[in-house]
Amino acid sequence: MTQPTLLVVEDDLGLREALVDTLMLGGYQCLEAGDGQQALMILAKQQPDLVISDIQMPTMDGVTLLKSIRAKSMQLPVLLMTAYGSIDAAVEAMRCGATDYLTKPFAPEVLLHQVQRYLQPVESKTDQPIAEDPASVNMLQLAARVAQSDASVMIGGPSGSGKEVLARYLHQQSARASKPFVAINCAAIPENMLEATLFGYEKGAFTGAVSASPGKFEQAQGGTILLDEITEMDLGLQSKLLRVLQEREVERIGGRKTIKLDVRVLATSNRDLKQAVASCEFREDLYYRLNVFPLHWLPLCERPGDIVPLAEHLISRHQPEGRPSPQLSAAAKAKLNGYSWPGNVRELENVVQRALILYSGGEIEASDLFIDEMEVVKVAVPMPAESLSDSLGSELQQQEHQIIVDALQQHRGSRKAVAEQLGISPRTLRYKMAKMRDLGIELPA
Ligand SMILES: Nc1ncnc2c1ncn2[C@@H]1O[C@H](COP(=O)(O)OP(=O)(O)OP(=O)(O)O)[C@@H](O)[C@H]1O
Repeated sequence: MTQPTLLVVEDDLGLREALVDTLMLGGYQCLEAGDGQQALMILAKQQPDLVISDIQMPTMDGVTLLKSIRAKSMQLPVLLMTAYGSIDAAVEAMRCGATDYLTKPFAPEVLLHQVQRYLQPVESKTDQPIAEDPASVNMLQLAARVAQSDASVMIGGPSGSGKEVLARYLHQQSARASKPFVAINCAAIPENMLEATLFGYEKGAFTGAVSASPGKFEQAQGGTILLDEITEMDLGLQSKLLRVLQEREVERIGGRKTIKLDVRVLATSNRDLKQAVASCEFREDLYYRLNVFPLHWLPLCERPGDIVPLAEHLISRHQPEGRPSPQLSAAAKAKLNGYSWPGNVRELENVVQRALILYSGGEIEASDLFIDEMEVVKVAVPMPAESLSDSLGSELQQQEHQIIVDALQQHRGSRKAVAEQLGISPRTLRYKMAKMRDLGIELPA
């Protein structure tokens, strides 16, 4: 099977090389361009599976490139990289038809995670969720049976526990496996663009809608849509979503035609949904419609039988092709089993990736597993060593992380009080906290 190919468009050579190295280690092939014009020349001859482009570049910027791509193809996924704090640029990018965006600076794991949403690397295409603990085995057996039906499934579990992996598994095990699987992260899309992204829009429906665009529901026709972090959707949009699910048809914004839908709906949330319903943040009727079949991952520490098998699986996934996968020494296994994994499987994956860089000889030793050290740096809020962006941006981000951690400690974890103190919406706070967890930063409960 050939590896998926990405076109990386970035004028900063150092950053471009770092992006390409990360993506190649992640199992992708890369083409490279220094600006939009070079990218269009490459696109005239070759057909990558995804484009990832900076916005600010000389000669031709990322938004102009995006518009040229969209004029020819609605299907090619385009991820744009926006400067830290530049919400306007992110909104503009989504309006012009970007599939998603990444805010700089970001850590390599965040880049790979984002790309994987739209393009599975070859080695994980046939990935089955690893489940060896009795609790996980039972849950996966149930999932395999639920996959055969068309029921909506609500997947719960803490951040990084494997909800998206389970959603892909449900799709792969279903009769829809050969049709599209479209994932959308409701927390990552700016609030005012989520409706247009989900339902699509006609040309001229709002300022900036330069051409018509199908929504994610239409793109998932015949297949499955995953509404990730569904509880982050505002109440107004929740009622529109409910109507689409009930009537099984969608109308693009500014359009008059209804489009019949044949799409299976999966949703995830790492919040307690019943509590979200009780506090009127989530519509009860939508809850029942989506929760036809609930499936739930336990936190990793409550399914200890999964820890070592997952570590072994992640070792072989991340070991560069052609090199034999190292074994875990007995002491290394004991160290993995003795840790509480607040960041769940994603944290384990970070530890494994670091160990693969550090180990020498045929085995991964306990000393190659940077678990305790990570715990120590978590308190001081680290600047990610792998940060791909300039140091000023990283410094600002680090300060923001520290302010959030301090405020959470001061308010004993009350999200509401922290959001009020910092003058941001609870939704924005949750999004920032999720990003911090992705970077391995432990947050006060
Ligand atoms: N059971 C599993 N088998 C194999 N890989 C797994 C499993 N669970 C998680 N992973 C890996 O761990 C990482 C995190 O998983 P995933 O993105 O599915 O978590 P999530 O619960 O959706 O996270 P979030 O709440 O932050 O969106 C991914 O790289 C995924 O491939």
